[in-house]
Order: sequence, then structure tokens, then C-alpha cells
Amino acid sequence: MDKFEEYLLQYEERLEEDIAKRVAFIREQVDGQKLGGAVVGISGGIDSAVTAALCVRALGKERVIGVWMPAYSQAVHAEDSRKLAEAIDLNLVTVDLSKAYDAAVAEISKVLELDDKTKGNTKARLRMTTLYAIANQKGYLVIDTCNRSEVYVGYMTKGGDGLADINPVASLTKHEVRIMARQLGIPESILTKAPSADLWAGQTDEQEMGFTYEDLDRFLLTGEANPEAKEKIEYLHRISEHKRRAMPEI
Ligand SMILES: Nc1ncnc2c1ncn2[C@@H]1O[C@H](COP(=O)(O)OP(=O)(O)OC[C@H]2O[C@@H]([n+]3cccc(C(=O)O)c3)[C@H](O)[C@@H]2O)[C@@H](O)[C@H]1O
Ligand SMILES: Nc1ncnc2c1ncn2[C@@H]1O[C@H](COP(=O)(O)OP(=O)(O)OP(=O)(O)O)[C@@H](O)[C@H]1O
Ligand SMILES: [Mg+2]
Repeated sequence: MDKFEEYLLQYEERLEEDIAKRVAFIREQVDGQKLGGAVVGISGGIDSAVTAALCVRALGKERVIGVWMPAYSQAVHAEDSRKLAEAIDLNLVTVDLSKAYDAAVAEISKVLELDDKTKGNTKARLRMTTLYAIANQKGYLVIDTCNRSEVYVGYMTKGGDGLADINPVASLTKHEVRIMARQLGIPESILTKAPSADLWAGQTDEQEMGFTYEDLDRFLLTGEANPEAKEKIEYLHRISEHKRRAMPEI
């Protein structure tokens, strides 16, 4: 067994304790500030599944709203979101953003042409707007789902999925999220699906980043990586520093 595998095995041993710590964190943030509850964007992916499950454990079904927000999203993710809601007893609502997305892109395109990535980021920022509308109206917090691996390389949309009020999974690598997901009873189809932002057809995280989560998490947890992956990881980390910092001000 190598250092990476050993680390993950040790994590499994303290899993229940770690879940309890994160559940207590959510409770403290919401109840401690006398807020009503939590809103989470539900994508059919594993990060939002784990985050929502922690919220339901912390606050109960009545105080958590999961929001599925399709905008030309793949049907498989809609189905996985439904399965998740059933498995963890989540109150799931749908806000269809297709028309808002089309209208925003059409108006902005009168000024300049947008490429697929910029359009995808616009979609993520419309989701943020929706979650804040719900949280604002109900006196809830918007819960961030970005994990440690994504945050390290800035693999999130600034002002989109990268903007929320509290993050109960920020210190977990993707591999730790997967371990936790099994324990929380997340459906198998979500556990085994390739991570994707689903911002455009066929997008997958690993293809876009140019290295695997195994490369990235091995590097984060043990400091080891093949030279090519290490170079890409460090490059993305460097150019995304602004996403992890407060806005420069004078
Ligand atoms: N040095 C600097 N100091 C301060 N601000 C700086 C900056 N450089 C860029 N910026 C600002 O940041 C903007 C670029 O950031 P951003 O808008 O995020 O855009 P960008 O980093 O180009 O794209 C976001 C990436 O995250 C991926 N993503 C998004 C959403 C979810 C997921 C997922 O895993 O599911 C992945 C997406 O596929 C894409 O690769 C620039 O337009 C500029 O406004
Ligand atoms: N169609 C969607 N509806 C609602 N929320 C979404 C949707 N797509 C993305 N999101 C939000 O944006 C977050 C970032 O997406 P990301 O792909 O990193 O996470 P994930 O889908 O939960 O897991 P994975 O990385 O394994 O795909 C999601 O966790 C979710 O909160
Ligand atoms: Mg996803």
C-alpha cells in the first residue's frame, strides 16, 4: 500500500467523527446565527449530494431546500437528482434556467461573441443568483459545494458555484468526498459518474483540467505527483489565486 492509499484508509477510520464535525459546523452556522435553514444547488453530482446530505443531517428535511436548475443539462443528471432526493429525504425543487440563460446570452452577444466556457460560466452565475433569491427570501444560507481539490486549482466559476455563504466540504479532497458519499447513502449512479460541471455538452473535469483527480489528490495529500501533472496543477493553482482571496482594494 502506498502513502496515498494509506491516507485514505486512515480517513475511513475517522469518517464518522468527521461527518459529525461537519454536521455540527452547519448547525452552528445556521442555528448559532439564528438563521432559518440552508439552500443547496443540486446538480446530480457527488459534491452537491454529499453537501446536501450533511445539511439534512444537520437541520432536518424541513429546513433544507435542494434546487435543481437545468439549462440544457443532461437528462441523466435530472434523474440522479431525483434519486438523491429520495435516498436522503431531501426537499428538491426545480428552477428551469433555460429561458433566463438564452435571454442573457442573446443580449450579451449583441455586444460581443461568447465562447462555450464563458457561456457555461454565465450559467453557473445564474444558478448563484437563483440560490441567493431563495436564501434571501427565506432567511437561509447558501451552501458552497466546492471541495479542496477544486478550490486548489480554481476549478469553479468566480461569482458562480464559487460564491456562497458557508462551505462544509472545503477541506475534503475529491477522494474523501467519495468515501463520505458511500457512508451517507448517496445512490450508486452518482458515486460512479465522471465528475462534470455540465456547462457544455461532453465536458468532464479531468479532460478539461488535463490531469486526473487521482493525480491532484495524491499531490494534495502526499506531495507526490508525476512531473507533468505537478506542473499543470501548480500552474492552475497560481493563476487562480484571485479566486481564493478577498478582492484587492485600496
Ligand atoms: N488576476 C486576477 N485578479 C482578479 N481577478 C481576476 C484575475 N484573473 C482573472 N480574474 C477574473 O476572474 C474571471 C475568470 O474566472 P471565471 O469567471 O471563474 O472563469 P474561468 O476561470 O475562466 O473558468 C471557470 C472554470 O471553472 C470550471 N468550472 C466552473 C463551474 C463548475 C465547475 C465544476 O467543477 O463543476 C467547474 C469551468 O469549466 C472553467 O474551466 C475573469 O473574467 C476576471 O474577471
Ligand atoms: N444543473 C444544476 N442544478 C443545480 N445546481 C447545479 C447544477 N449544476 C451545477 N450546480 C451547482 O454547482 C456546483 C458545482 O458543480 P460540480 O460539478 O463541481 O459539483 P457536483 O456536480 O456536485 O459534483 P461533480 O464534480 O462530481 O460533478 C454543484 O455542486 C451544484 O451545487
Ligand atoms: Mg457536476
